Amino acid sequence: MKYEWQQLNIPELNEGMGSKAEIYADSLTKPVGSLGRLEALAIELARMTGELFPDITPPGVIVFAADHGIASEGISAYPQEVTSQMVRNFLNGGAAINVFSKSIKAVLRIVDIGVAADLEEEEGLVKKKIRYGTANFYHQDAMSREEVLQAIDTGFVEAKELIHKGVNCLILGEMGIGNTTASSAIIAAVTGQSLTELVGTGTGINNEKVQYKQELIKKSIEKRMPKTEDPIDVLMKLGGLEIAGMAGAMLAAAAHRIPILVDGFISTTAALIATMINSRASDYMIMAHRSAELGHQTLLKLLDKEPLLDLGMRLGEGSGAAVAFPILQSAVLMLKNMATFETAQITKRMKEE
Ligand SMILES: Cc1cc2ncn([C@H]3O[C@H](COP(=O)(O)O)[C@@H](O)[C@H]3O)c2cc1C
Ligand SMILES: O=C(O)c1cccnc1
Repeated sequence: MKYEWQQLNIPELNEGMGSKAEIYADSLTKPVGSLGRLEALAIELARMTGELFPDITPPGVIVFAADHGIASEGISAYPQEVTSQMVRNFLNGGAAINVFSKSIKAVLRIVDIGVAADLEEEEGLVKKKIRYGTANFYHQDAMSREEVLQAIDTGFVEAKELIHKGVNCLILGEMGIGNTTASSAIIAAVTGQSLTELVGTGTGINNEKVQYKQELIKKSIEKRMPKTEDPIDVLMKLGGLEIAGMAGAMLAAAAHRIPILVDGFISTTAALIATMINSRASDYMIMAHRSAELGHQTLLKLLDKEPLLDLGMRLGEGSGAAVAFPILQSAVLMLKNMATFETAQITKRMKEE
Protein backbone atom coordinates (compact mmCIF):
# COMPACT_ATOMS: atom_id res chain seq x y z
CA MET A 1 0.00 0.00 0.00
CA LYS A 2 1.59 3.18 -1.21
CA TYR A 3 -1.23 5.67 -1.51
CA GLU A 4 -3.49 7.15 1.18
CA TRP A 5 -6.68 6.32 -0.75
CA GLN A 6 -5.78 2.61 -0.78
CA GLN A 7 -6.38 2.37 2.96
CA LEU A 8 -8.99 5.04 3.35
CA ASN A 9 -11.27 5.19 6.33
CA ILE A 10 -14.49 6.67 4.96
CA PRO A 11 -16.75 7.53 7.90
CA GLU A 12 -20.15 5.90 8.27
CA LEU A 13 -23.18 8.07 7.61
CA ASN A 14 -24.46 9.89 10.69
CA GLU A 15 -27.88 8.25 11.00
CA GLY A 16 -28.59 10.12 14.25
CA MET A 17 -28.25 13.47 12.50
CA GLY A 18 -30.40 12.13 9.65
CA SER A 19 -33.21 11.34 12.13
CA LYS A 20 -32.85 14.78 13.70
CA ALA A 21 -33.19 16.40 10.28
CA GLU A 22 -36.27 14.32 9.56
CA ILE A 23 -37.98 15.38 12.78
CA TYR A 24 -36.92 18.98 12.29
CA ALA A 25 -38.24 19.03 8.69
CA ASP A 26 -41.65 17.99 10.02
CA SER A 27 -41.63 20.91 12.48
CA LEU A 28 -41.35 23.51 9.69
CA THR A 29 -44.32 25.59 8.51
CA LYS A 30 -45.58 23.38 5.67
CA PRO A 31 -47.74 20.29 5.43
CA VAL A 32 -45.68 17.24 6.40
CA GLY A 33 -43.71 15.96 3.38
CA SER A 34 -44.88 18.76 1.09
CA LEU A 35 -41.38 19.71 -0.04
CA GLY A 36 -40.94 16.21 -1.39
CA ARG A 37 -37.48 15.26 -2.58
CA LEU A 38 -36.02 18.42 -1.04
CA GLU A 39 -36.83 17.00 2.38
CA ALA A 40 -35.16 13.71 1.53
CA LEU A 41 -32.12 15.65 0.28
CA ALA A 42 -31.87 17.70 3.47
CA ILE A 43 -31.90 14.44 5.44
CA GLU A 44 -29.27 12.87 3.16
CA LEU A 45 -27.03 15.92 3.54
CA ALA A 46 -27.39 15.82 7.34
CA ARG A 47 -26.38 12.15 7.31
CA MET A 48 -23.38 12.84 5.09
CA THR A 49 -22.05 15.95 6.81
CA GLY A 50 -23.11 15.10 10.36
CA GLU A 51 -24.64 18.57 10.62
CA LEU A 52 -28.26 19.63 10.78
CA PHE A 53 -27.58 22.84 8.86
CA PRO A 54 -24.55 22.06 6.70
CA ASP A 55 -22.88 24.71 4.59
CA ILE A 56 -22.42 23.24 1.12
CA THR A 57 -20.93 26.42 -0.34
CA PRO A 58 -18.77 27.12 -2.10
CA PRO A 59 -19.04 24.09 -4.36
CA GLY A 60 -15.87 22.97 -6.12
CA VAL A 61 -15.76 21.79 -9.73
CA ILE A 62 -12.73 19.85 -10.95
CA VAL A 63 -12.64 19.09 -14.68
CA PHE A 64 -10.12 16.39 -15.61
CA ALA A 65 -9.02 16.36 -19.25
CA ALA A 66 -7.37 13.42 -20.99
CA ASP A 67 -7.22 11.72 -24.35
CA HIS A 68 -8.07 8.19 -25.41
CA GLY A 69 -6.12 6.10 -27.92
CA ILE A 70 -9.36 4.40 -28.90
CA ALA A 71 -10.43 7.71 -30.52
CA SER A 72 -8.31 6.73 -33.55
CA GLU A 73 -10.90 4.00 -34.31
CA GLY A 74 -13.41 6.71 -35.29
CA ILE A 75 -15.92 6.13 -32.46
CA SER A 76 -16.59 9.81 -31.75
CA ALA A 77 -18.29 12.44 -33.90
CA TYR A 78 -15.32 14.75 -33.18
CA PRO A 79 -11.55 14.36 -33.64
CA GLN A 80 -9.11 13.94 -30.78
CA GLU A 81 -7.69 17.46 -30.97
CA VAL A 82 -11.00 18.80 -29.64
CA THR A 83 -9.89 17.69 -26.16
CA SER A 84 -6.98 20.15 -26.01
CA GLN A 85 -8.99 22.81 -27.87
CA MET A 86 -11.72 22.52 -25.24
CA VAL A 87 -9.14 22.86 -22.45
CA ARG A 88 -8.23 26.23 -23.94
CA ASN A 89 -11.93 27.07 -24.06
CA PHE A 90 -12.27 26.16 -20.36
CA LEU A 91 -9.35 28.44 -19.54
CA ASN A 92 -10.91 31.26 -21.56
CA GLY A 93 -14.24 30.84 -19.78
CA GLY A 94 -16.27 29.89 -22.87
CA ALA A 95 -17.50 26.36 -22.12
CA ALA A 96 -20.82 25.33 -20.61
CA ILE A 97 -19.15 24.38 -17.33
CA ASN A 98 -17.63 27.87 -17.06
CA VAL A 99 -21.04 29.47 -17.40
CA PHE A 100 -22.76 27.15 -14.91
CA SER A 101 -19.85 27.18 -12.44
CA LYS A 102 -19.96 30.95 -12.38
CA SER A 103 -23.68 31.04 -11.71
CA ILE A 104 -23.27 28.80 -8.63
CA LYS A 105 -20.09 30.64 -7.53
CA ALA A 106 -18.05 27.47 -7.73
CA VAL A 107 -14.30 27.19 -7.39
CA LEU A 108 -13.31 25.75 -10.79
CA ARG A 109 -10.13 23.80 -11.51
CA ILE A 110 -9.05 22.43 -14.88
CA VAL A 111 -6.58 19.54 -14.64
CA ASP A 112 -4.56 18.20 -17.57
CA ILE A 113 -4.20 14.62 -16.40
CA GLY A 114 -3.43 13.16 -19.82
CA VAL A 115 -4.12 15.38 -22.83
CA ALA A 116 -2.29 14.20 -25.96
CA ALA A 117 -0.79 17.64 -26.62
CA ASP A 118 1.55 20.02 -24.83
CA LEU A 119 -0.43 22.75 -23.16
CA GLU A 120 1.17 26.07 -22.28
CA GLU A 121 1.45 27.28 -18.70
CA GLU A 122 -1.66 29.24 -18.05
CA GLU A 123 -3.39 30.56 -15.01
CA GLY A 124 -6.08 28.15 -13.93
CA LEU A 125 -4.50 25.11 -15.56
CA VAL A 126 -3.24 22.41 -13.23
CA LYS A 127 -0.55 20.51 -15.12
CA LYS A 128 -0.53 16.93 -13.88
CA LYS A 129 -0.12 15.05 -17.16
CA ILE A 130 0.60 11.37 -16.54
CA ARG A 131 0.96 10.48 -20.21
CA TYR A 132 -0.06 11.82 -23.61
CA GLY A 133 -3.42 10.06 -23.72
CA THR A 134 -4.05 6.36 -23.23
CA ALA A 135 -3.07 3.69 -25.75
CA ASN A 136 -5.70 2.29 -28.12
CA PHE A 137 -7.25 -0.48 -26.01
CA TYR A 138 -8.29 -2.45 -29.06
CA HIS A 139 -4.59 -3.14 -29.63
CA GLN A 140 -2.99 -2.88 -26.19
CA ASP A 141 -3.66 -2.03 -22.55
CA ALA A 142 -4.73 1.58 -22.16
CA MET A 143 -1.98 2.26 -19.59
CA SER A 144 0.17 0.64 -16.93
CA ARG A 145 -1.02 -0.28 -13.45
CA GLU A 146 1.27 2.36 -11.95
CA GLU A 147 -0.19 5.03 -14.24
CA VAL A 148 -3.70 4.14 -13.04
CA LEU A 149 -2.58 4.47 -9.42
CA GLN A 150 -0.93 7.82 -10.19
CA ALA A 151 -4.07 9.09 -11.94
CA ILE A 152 -6.33 8.14 -9.03
CA ASP A 153 -3.87 9.76 -6.65
CA THR A 154 -3.75 12.93 -8.72
CA GLY A 155 -7.53 13.27 -8.40
CA PHE A 156 -7.39 12.44 -4.71
CA VAL A 157 -4.72 15.07 -3.99
CA GLU A 158 -6.42 17.71 -6.13
CA ALA A 159 -9.77 17.25 -4.35
CA LYS A 160 -8.09 17.23 -0.93
CA GLU A 161 -6.46 20.56 -1.73
CA LEU A 162 -9.77 22.12 -2.73
CA ILE A 163 -11.45 20.75 0.39
CA HIS A 164 -8.69 22.20 2.57
CA LYS A 165 -9.31 25.52 0.83
CA GLY A 166 -12.92 25.39 2.03
CA VAL A 167 -14.90 23.71 -0.74
CA ASN A 168 -17.96 22.07 0.85
CA CYS A 169 -19.52 20.11 -2.03
CA LEU A 170 -17.71 18.50 -4.93
CA ILE A 171 -18.62 18.23 -8.61
CA LEU A 172 -16.39 16.30 -11.00
CA GLY A 173 -16.29 16.94 -14.70
CA GLU A 174 -14.30 15.61 -17.64
CA MET A 175 -13.20 16.31 -21.17
CA GLY A 176 -11.83 13.55 -23.35
CA ILE A 177 -12.86 12.68 -26.88
CA GLY A 178 -13.69 8.96 -26.93
CA ASN A 179 -14.54 8.70 -23.25
CA THR A 180 -18.08 7.39 -23.75
CA THR A 181 -16.44 4.37 -25.42
CA ALA A 182 -14.07 3.85 -22.48
CA SER A 183 -16.97 4.28 -20.03
CA SER A 184 -19.25 1.80 -21.80
CA ALA A 185 -16.37 -0.68 -21.92
CA ILE A 186 -15.66 -0.25 -18.19
CA ILE A 187 -19.31 -0.77 -17.23
CA ALA A 188 -19.63 -3.80 -19.50
CA ALA A 189 -16.44 -5.32 -18.07
CA VAL A 190 -17.53 -4.76 -14.47
CA THR A 191 -21.23 -5.61 -14.68
CA GLY A 192 -21.43 -8.02 -17.60
CA GLN A 193 -24.45 -6.02 -18.78
CA SER A 194 -25.27 -6.29 -22.47
CA LEU A 195 -23.52 -3.75 -24.70
CA THR A 196 -26.78 -2.97 -26.48
CA GLU A 197 -27.90 -1.35 -23.20
CA LEU A 198 -24.61 0.40 -22.55
CA VAL A 199 -23.42 1.93 -25.80
CA GLY A 200 -24.88 5.24 -26.91
CA THR A 201 -24.26 7.99 -29.42
CA GLY A 202 -21.80 10.03 -27.30
CA THR A 203 -21.14 13.29 -29.14
CA GLY A 204 -23.64 12.27 -31.82
CA ILE A 205 -22.60 9.33 -33.99
CA ASN A 206 -25.12 7.55 -36.25
CA ASN A 207 -26.64 4.09 -35.67
CA GLU A 208 -24.13 2.36 -37.89
CA LYS A 209 -21.27 3.84 -35.86
CA VAL A 210 -22.99 2.87 -32.61
CA GLN A 211 -23.02 -0.74 -33.81
CA TYR A 212 -19.36 -0.49 -34.74
CA LYS A 213 -18.64 1.01 -31.29
CA GLN A 214 -20.40 -1.96 -29.66
CA GLU A 215 -18.45 -4.45 -31.74
CA LEU A 216 -15.15 -2.73 -31.02
CA ILE A 217 -15.80 -2.78 -27.26
CA LYS A 218 -16.86 -6.44 -27.38
CA LYS A 219 -13.70 -7.51 -29.21
CA SER A 220 -11.50 -5.33 -27.00
CA ILE A 221 -12.90 -6.83 -23.80
CA GLU A 222 -12.32 -10.32 -25.23
CA LYS A 223 -8.73 -9.38 -26.01
CA ARG A 224 -7.89 -7.43 -22.86
CA MET A 225 -9.78 -9.68 -20.42
CA PRO A 226 -10.08 -7.10 -17.62
CA LYS A 227 -10.46 -8.62 -14.14
CA THR A 228 -14.09 -7.90 -13.33
CA GLU A 229 -13.57 -7.31 -9.62
CA ASP A 230 -10.36 -5.31 -9.82
CA PRO A 231 -11.09 -1.65 -10.65
CA ILE A 232 -7.39 -0.88 -11.15
CA ASP A 233 -7.06 -3.69 -13.69
CA VAL A 234 -10.21 -2.51 -15.49
CA LEU A 235 -8.83 1.04 -15.77
CA MET A 236 -5.42 -0.25 -16.83
CA LYS A 237 -6.94 -2.29 -19.66
CA LEU A 238 -9.58 0.22 -20.81
CA GLY A 239 -8.70 3.70 -19.50
CA GLY A 240 -9.05 6.50 -19.03
CA LEU A 241 -6.87 8.84 -17.03
CA GLU A 242 -9.66 11.38 -16.39
CA ILE A 243 -12.02 8.66 -15.16
CA ALA A 244 -9.36 7.46 -12.71
CA GLY A 245 -8.77 11.06 -11.58
CA MET A 246 -12.47 11.63 -10.97
CA ALA A 247 -12.71 8.41 -8.95
CA GLY A 248 -9.77 9.52 -6.79
CA ALA A 249 -11.37 12.90 -6.19
CA MET A 250 -14.63 11.22 -5.14
CA LEU A 251 -12.74 9.11 -2.60
CA ALA A 252 -11.20 12.25 -1.09
CA ALA A 253 -14.60 13.93 -0.80
CA ALA A 254 -16.19 10.90 0.87
CA ALA A 255 -13.32 10.64 3.36
CA HIS A 256 -13.96 14.28 4.36
CA ARG A 257 -17.77 13.92 4.56
CA ILE A 258 -18.11 16.25 1.59
CA PRO A 259 -21.22 15.56 -0.54
CA ILE A 260 -20.45 14.60 -4.14
CA LEU A 261 -22.87 15.78 -6.81
CA VAL A 262 -22.37 13.27 -9.61
CA ASP A 263 -22.82 14.47 -13.20
CA GLY A 264 -23.64 12.26 -16.20
CA PHE A 265 -22.50 9.04 -17.84
CA ILE A 266 -18.73 9.46 -17.50
CA SER A 267 -18.92 10.78 -13.93
CA THR A 268 -21.16 7.92 -12.91
CA THR A 269 -18.66 5.47 -14.40
CA ALA A 270 -16.02 7.09 -12.17
CA ALA A 271 -18.50 6.76 -9.28
CA LEU A 272 -18.76 3.03 -10.01
CA ILE A 273 -14.94 2.72 -9.90
CA ALA A 274 -14.70 4.76 -6.67
CA THR A 275 -17.35 2.52 -5.10
CA MET A 276 -15.42 -0.58 -6.14
CA ILE A 277 -12.30 0.84 -4.47
CA ASN A 278 -14.21 1.70 -1.31
CA SER A 279 -17.88 0.75 -1.06
CA ARG A 280 -18.64 3.53 1.46
CA ALA A 281 -17.84 6.18 -1.15
CA SER A 282 -21.29 5.65 -2.61
CA ASP A 283 -22.90 6.93 0.62
CA TYR A 284 -21.65 10.43 -0.20
CA MET A 285 -22.95 10.56 -3.77
CA ILE A 286 -26.07 12.31 -5.04
CA MET A 287 -26.88 11.78 -8.70
CA ALA A 288 -27.52 15.16 -10.30
CA HIS A 289 -29.25 14.20 -13.53
CA ARG A 290 -30.11 11.45 -15.96
CA SER A 291 -27.91 11.85 -19.01
CA ALA A 292 -29.46 11.19 -22.41
CA GLU A 293 -26.51 8.87 -23.10
CA LEU A 294 -28.12 5.43 -23.35
CA GLY A 295 -25.93 3.60 -20.84
CA HIS A 296 -26.55 6.07 -18.04
CA GLN A 297 -30.05 4.74 -17.42
CA THR A 298 -28.67 1.21 -17.07
CA LEU A 299 -25.86 2.35 -14.80
CA LEU A 300 -28.16 4.33 -12.49
CA LYS A 301 -30.37 1.28 -12.13
CA LEU A 302 -27.37 -0.88 -11.27
CA LEU A 303 -26.23 1.64 -8.64
CA ASP A 304 -29.81 1.96 -7.37
CA LYS A 305 -29.72 5.76 -7.44
CA GLU A 306 -32.45 8.14 -8.59
CA PRO A 307 -31.20 11.34 -10.26
CA LEU A 308 -32.58 14.78 -9.40
CA LEU A 309 -33.05 16.08 -12.95
CA ASP A 310 -33.86 14.72 -16.37
CA LEU A 311 -33.20 17.51 -18.87
CA GLY A 312 -32.02 15.46 -21.82
CA MET A 313 -28.48 16.74 -21.28
CA ARG A 314 -25.56 14.71 -22.65
CA LEU A 315 -22.53 16.89 -22.38
CA GLY A 316 -20.39 15.95 -19.41
CA GLU A 317 -17.85 18.52 -18.10
CA GLY A 318 -19.82 18.42 -14.82
CA SER A 319 -22.50 20.57 -16.47
CA GLY A 320 -25.58 18.69 -15.24
CA ALA A 321 -24.28 18.64 -11.68
CA ALA A 322 -23.60 22.38 -11.73
CA VAL A 323 -27.15 22.97 -12.97
CA ALA A 324 -28.52 20.77 -10.16
CA PHE A 325 -26.50 22.40 -7.37
CA PRO A 326 -29.14 25.08 -6.55
CA ILE A 327 -31.57 22.25 -5.72
CA LEU A 328 -29.16 20.98 -3.06
CA GLN A 329 -28.79 24.52 -1.79
CA SER A 330 -32.59 24.89 -1.60
CA ALA A 331 -32.75 21.75 0.55
CA VAL A 332 -30.17 23.17 2.96
CA LEU A 333 -31.80 26.61 3.16
CA MET A 334 -35.26 25.11 3.66
CA LEU A 335 -34.09 23.42 6.84
CA LYS A 336 -31.95 26.31 8.01
CA ASN A 337 -34.17 29.31 7.34
CA MET A 338 -37.83 28.24 7.45
CA ALA A 339 -39.86 29.04 10.56
CA THR A 340 -41.25 26.23 12.69
CA PHE A 341 -44.91 25.87 13.68
CA GLU A 342 -43.75 26.84 17.17
CA THR A 343 -41.90 30.06 16.27
CA ALA A 344 -44.47 31.22 13.72
CA GLN A 345 -47.35 30.26 16.03
CA ILE A 346 -49.18 28.22 13.45
CA THR A 347 -51.59 25.49 14.45
CA LYS A 348 -50.22 22.00 13.87
CA ARG A 349 -51.74 19.20 11.82
CA MET A 350 -54.96 17.74 13.21
CA LYS A 351 -54.91 14.27 14.66
CA GLU A 352 -56.84 11.76 12.54
CA GLU A 353 -59.27 9.33 14.13
C1 LIG B 1 -17.01 20.53 -28.36
C2 LIG B 1 -17.20 19.45 -27.31
C3 LIG B 1 -17.30 19.78 -25.97
C4 LIG B 1 -17.48 18.79 -25.02
N1 LIG B 1 -17.61 18.84 -23.69
C5 LIG B 1 -17.79 17.63 -23.23
N2 LIG B 1 -17.80 16.75 -24.23
C6 LIG B 1 -18.09 15.33 -24.04
O1 LIG B 1 -17.95 14.56 -25.23
C7 LIG B 1 -16.89 13.63 -25.17
C8 LIG B 1 -17.38 12.22 -25.15
O2 LIG B 1 -18.06 11.86 -26.28
P1 LIG B 1 -17.44 10.85 -27.36
O3 LIG B 1 -17.15 9.58 -26.64
O4 LIG B 1 -18.48 10.71 -28.39
O5 LIG B 1 -16.18 11.51 -27.87
C9 LIG B 1 -16.14 13.96 -23.89
O6 LIG B 1 -15.10 14.84 -24.15
C10 LIG B 1 -17.20 14.58 -23.04
O7 LIG B 1 -16.71 15.29 -21.98
C11 LIG B 1 -17.61 17.43 -25.37
C12 LIG B 1 -17.50 17.07 -26.73
C13 LIG B 1 -17.29 18.08 -27.70
C14 LIG B 1 -17.19 17.70 -29.14
O1 LIG C 1 -23.41 12.15 -19.76
C1 LIG C 1 -22.23 12.36 -20.04
O2 LIG C 1 -21.36 12.48 -19.15
C2 LIG C 1 -21.80 12.46 -21.49
C3 LIG C 1 -22.62 12.06 -22.51
C4 LIG C 1 -22.20 12.17 -23.82
C5 LIG C 1 -20.96 12.68 -24.09
N1 LIG C 1 -20.16 13.07 -23.10
C6 LIG C 1 -20.56 12.96 -21.79
